[in-house]
Amino acid sequence: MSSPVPLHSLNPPQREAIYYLDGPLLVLAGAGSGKTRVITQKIAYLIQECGMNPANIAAITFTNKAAREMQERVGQLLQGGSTAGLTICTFHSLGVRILREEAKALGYKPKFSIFDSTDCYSIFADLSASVDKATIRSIQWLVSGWKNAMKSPDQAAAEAKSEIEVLAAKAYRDYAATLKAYQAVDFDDLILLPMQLFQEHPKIRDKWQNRLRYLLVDEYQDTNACQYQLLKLLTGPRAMFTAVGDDDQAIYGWRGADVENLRGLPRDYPNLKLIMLEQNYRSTARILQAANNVIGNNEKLFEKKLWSDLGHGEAIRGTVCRDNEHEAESVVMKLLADKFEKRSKFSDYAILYRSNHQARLFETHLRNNRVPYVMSGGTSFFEKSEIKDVIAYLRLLANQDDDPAFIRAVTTPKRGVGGTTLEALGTYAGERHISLFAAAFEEGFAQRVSHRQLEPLLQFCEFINRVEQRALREPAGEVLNDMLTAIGYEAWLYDHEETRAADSKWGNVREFSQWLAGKGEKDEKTLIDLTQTIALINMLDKQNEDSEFDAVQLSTLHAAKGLEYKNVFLVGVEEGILPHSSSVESGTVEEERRLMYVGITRARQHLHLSWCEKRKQGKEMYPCEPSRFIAEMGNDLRISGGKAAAEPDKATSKARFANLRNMLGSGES
Ligand SMILES: Nc1ncnc2c1ncn2[C@@H]1O[C@H](COP(=O)(O)OP(=O)(O)OP(=O)(O)O)[C@@H](O)[C@H]1O
Ligand SMILES: [Mg+2]
Repeated sequence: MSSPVPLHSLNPPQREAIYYLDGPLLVLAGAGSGKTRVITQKIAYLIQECGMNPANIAAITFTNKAAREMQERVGQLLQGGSTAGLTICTFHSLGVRILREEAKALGYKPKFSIFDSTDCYSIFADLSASVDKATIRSIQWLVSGWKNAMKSPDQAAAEAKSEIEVLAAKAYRDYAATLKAYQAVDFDDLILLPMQLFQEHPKIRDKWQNRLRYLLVDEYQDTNACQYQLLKLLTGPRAMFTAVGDDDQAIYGWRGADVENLRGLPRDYPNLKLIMLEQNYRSTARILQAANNVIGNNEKLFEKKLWSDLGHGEAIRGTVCRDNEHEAESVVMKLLADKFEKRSKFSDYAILYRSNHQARLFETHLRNNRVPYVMSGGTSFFEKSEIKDVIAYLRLLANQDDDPAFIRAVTTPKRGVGGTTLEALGTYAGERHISLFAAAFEEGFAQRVSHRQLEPLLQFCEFINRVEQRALREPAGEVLNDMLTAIGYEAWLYDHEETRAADSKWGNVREFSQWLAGKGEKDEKTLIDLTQTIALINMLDKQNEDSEFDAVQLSTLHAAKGLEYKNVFLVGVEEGILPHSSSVESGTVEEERRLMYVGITRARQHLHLSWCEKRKQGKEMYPCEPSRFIAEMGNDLRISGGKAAAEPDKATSKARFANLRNMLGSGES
């Protein structure tokens, strides 16, 4: 064994995982046991001690944020040593890289567009004109599921049984053709296409296998079937990889992730080495015990132990709130009092919730109390209409075949190109199987419209061509600002919106362009290069990237995966929310329990839960019950507040809440 990397303390199984290079390795361990640390240190070990070229190593993380953090950590470990060429990114970013380089083999341009789910929804809506919105969403969902399960339109059609499946299978084929015509891919394609590429082009596969000679995968439990195939094809017969994961934290089943991939590994790789880690370095014993108690109610895939020697720690607190307004107020007050008392930083606190819509009240109270916060996993900055307007221009600069971007850009702001002209253009382009942009320049189209109609259209296209030429060479920020001035976007906003709304929208556009300018400078990227990067930010960690100032973190439980905070407020711990009502109906409460486990194990020192007696939804107030998971945490919970403390709800099932009542009796009310 070679000498340890000069790294911080590591326990023996962690070390073993880092030094093991004889074949495929799976590290299976509970939350906070240092799985991610193993990956980071193994990268440093491979570069520093084994002399591997960083360009031959790829680490795959679950979010862009995690990738950035890992990149920084590796940089620190190598103390200035070079990491040039090292790949640390998400599966989707890796997919973009592969596709960009190999686009030709798939019949794509390297500057293909990446459509988000709203763009894709519009395609499905066009394809299924007489169908209601809910059905269109179901179709979109089914098609995405087929893609993740690697089913072709033909297979989907052959297997479709219900009416909606038949409808979706039909839409799937046209949808795929439409995307191709736009030179666009959706998020699922970012995995599916590279996978197919490697299956169909052994030479290209060999090239990538030789390039990425060692692979490390974090959060392995949440890979889907297609990602698993891609991984298999990338690592090839040498199977040099380290995957780390925790079956108890599998929380993306609803999106097609499959814990079976954990079970599949030993089957597909008979020489797979398995290492378990048992010491948790994150949380106090109390927090860990509560987490273990909860997850103990799930059926086990693998038997795991997890302990902590960080001391017993502070009591876990629970607050029963009158309603959701009171909950937000009480959490923010408690947070401020605690911060004041302990002189901690805002960034020591996280408020975690099951669903995005829960965030709004907390935002309001944080804002009213001038508490800085950042939000992740929420409605994205990048999904705001004004940002999507600007992004449409960027997409069009990068890929002139992107018809949806063309239509949005040419009509926002309006520039004299009317609906009739666009319709004629669409018809002509459809007949000729070319993009709208290309059609505009064709003689055949010119003959179908008047000069008055053609002129503004050509001016627009030539404008895009001119900006594109600049965008290929000049700094991103300058080109973007000049373009915004040229299209008169600010004035258009103020013409179309009330002043306050326009102020806010223009503020967002400026923030976006400054961020892009900074990113262009830092990464030495042109506006065109940045366009695909922006599409990816849309995915999971939708928050503004450069928000590393001292702020409270607001996050969904899903987006908090892998992260840790000194103090965690887990809010809305109610039946119907966590577990979510849909999962209770569909019998997938185990996944919700894992989500609860993820939530509890984000806390290092202090965990605070809250739930409401009533909750306002729309104009109505509804009664609420505490989540079953609270009772499952065990007796070590100090609960305060609420009428429920004195007289538990009669409707509450006796067995389920017997435990809870005990606690309420002993709690301080
Ligand atoms: N051997 C060790 N000694 C001291 N601290 C450690 C050790 N291993 C890990 N840690 C610390 O414990 C915390 C949890 O580690 P890490 O995030 O790698 O765990 P994880 O298993 O990836 O957790 P999760 O399942 O939540 O992703 C981190 O703060 C990490 O720096
Ligand atoms: Mg981790």
